[in-house]
Amino acid sequence: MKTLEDLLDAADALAASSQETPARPDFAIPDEFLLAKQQLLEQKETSDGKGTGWFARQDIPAGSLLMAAKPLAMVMLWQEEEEEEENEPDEMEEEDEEDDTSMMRTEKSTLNSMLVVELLQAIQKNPDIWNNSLSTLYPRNEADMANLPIRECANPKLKLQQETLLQQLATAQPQLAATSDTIGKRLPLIVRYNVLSIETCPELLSHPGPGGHANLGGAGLYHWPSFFNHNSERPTVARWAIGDVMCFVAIRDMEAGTEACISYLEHDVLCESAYRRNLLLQMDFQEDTAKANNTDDAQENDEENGPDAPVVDSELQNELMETNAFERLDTIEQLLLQAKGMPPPDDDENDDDDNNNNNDKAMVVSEDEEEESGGGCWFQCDIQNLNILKAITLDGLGQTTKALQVWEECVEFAESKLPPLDESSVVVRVQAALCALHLGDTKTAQQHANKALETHDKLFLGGGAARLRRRFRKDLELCLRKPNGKQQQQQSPKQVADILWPIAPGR
Ligand SMILES: C[S@@+](CC[C@H](N)C(=O)[O-])C[C@H]1O[C@@H](n2cnc3c(N)ncnc32)[C@H](O)[C@@H]1O
Repeated sequence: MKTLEDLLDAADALAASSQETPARPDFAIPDEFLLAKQQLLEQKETSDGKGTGWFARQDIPAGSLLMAAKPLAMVMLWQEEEEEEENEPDEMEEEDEEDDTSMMRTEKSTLNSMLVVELLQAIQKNPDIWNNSLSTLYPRNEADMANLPIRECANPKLKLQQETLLQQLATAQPQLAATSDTIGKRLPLIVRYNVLSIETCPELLSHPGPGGHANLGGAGLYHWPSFFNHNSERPTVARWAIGDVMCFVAIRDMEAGTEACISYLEHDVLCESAYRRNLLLQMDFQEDTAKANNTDDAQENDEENGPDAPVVDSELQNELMETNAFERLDTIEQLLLQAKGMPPPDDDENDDDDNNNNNDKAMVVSEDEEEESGGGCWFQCDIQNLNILKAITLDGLGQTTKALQVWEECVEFAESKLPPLDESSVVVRVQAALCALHLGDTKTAQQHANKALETHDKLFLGGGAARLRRRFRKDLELCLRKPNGKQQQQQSPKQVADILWPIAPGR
């Protein structure tokens, strides 16, 4: 592999190879990334009790590639789903009554337990994986382990597999015989506190539904990236993956000596209160609890009554996208009210509504979400995700002026509430540009297109318009917008792209 584009081609081929269950990606790191200067960070002990972390060796400009890495082990989401189907997770959860005072906990994450199995198999083949990589990760010693409950696998089949592999390890690798007990205790904790989700970057992010690279998703354990600490107030590093290759890029200028931190939480929940972030952050440390307790009473009530996690997930998005566009728009408006903690429209008004719009809404948010959401405000990213669906729907219905307004609201959220250089701002800018162009407002279209390209270039390591067009190929091909009065005939995706993101001759 030479370039990021080669990596995208490999991801496309793998995602298309099997709709549901593609093989685990095992891509080479492109030469382009290896050639990039990657000696920008050094490992040091932090001064604020976070343990070891990565620090800038020199001044680093935003948009620099800091690290490109492959995992020591990866498990795909479809593998986890298969495992859970076979092992009836409901029964497992019933068994899982924990005593808070005990130093033993069950590991509920099937994915984490599967990763432990994968890693034990890898160590069995090559003990250096333990000696040189895994054993260097947190928790490293008795002091680190002292306050962490031992994690015992909740899935009986995986637990047996782990025990068998540990016994075999003692005989297959005699030099590890003395440490196999330690490995048995530490490895589940190493996985728990260092695991990273892996999602291939987001063509069609703004258009949920089948297609895209969702089936390449999973989680993995990486060696050097495991030393990034968490910062939710001001992360300096963002990460993205294509297949199993993960890249870490500076999203702010960093002065020499400053710590390079990622966020362990999705960027779109970082604008929430510390109370809410703590609910999501299931780690051995908490966000600044002083700040978490510093919310006013009204906000606290609202949040306590509200959901513990974002409600608008990909399942709900897909379900909404399957409904008729007019009904969908109506449902989205109702969900937006609910998300903002406002009362739903008067039921009487809808009592004799033959269109069953309310029934559709009930179908979409009835069961789990309704229960989860209580009555308080949802997460701000729920409103963003509903707005994205609203913009797509308005766009598809030919209400392009309104659609542009909503896309621009989405841009405002992405650029004022999320850390800088967020990929979602590129996605919504691209749609705003396409919408404005369709309306004949070339100036606005070009402004959005230029801003999208500027952010894209920094986050995805250059490549200019050609790279943006490659990554957004499917979004551009969708041709959502029908010809309007101002256009004699539909412009092809290439014609549109040539206007907004022209490629210099010879590239
Ligand atoms: C992925 S490791 C990061 C590297 C780790 N500091 C080390 O020494 O290897 C995650 C662990 O680092 C510590 N950590 C990371 N971010 C932290 C933060 N913001 N506050 C306190 N501890 C943090 C926690 O112990 C966490 O489980």
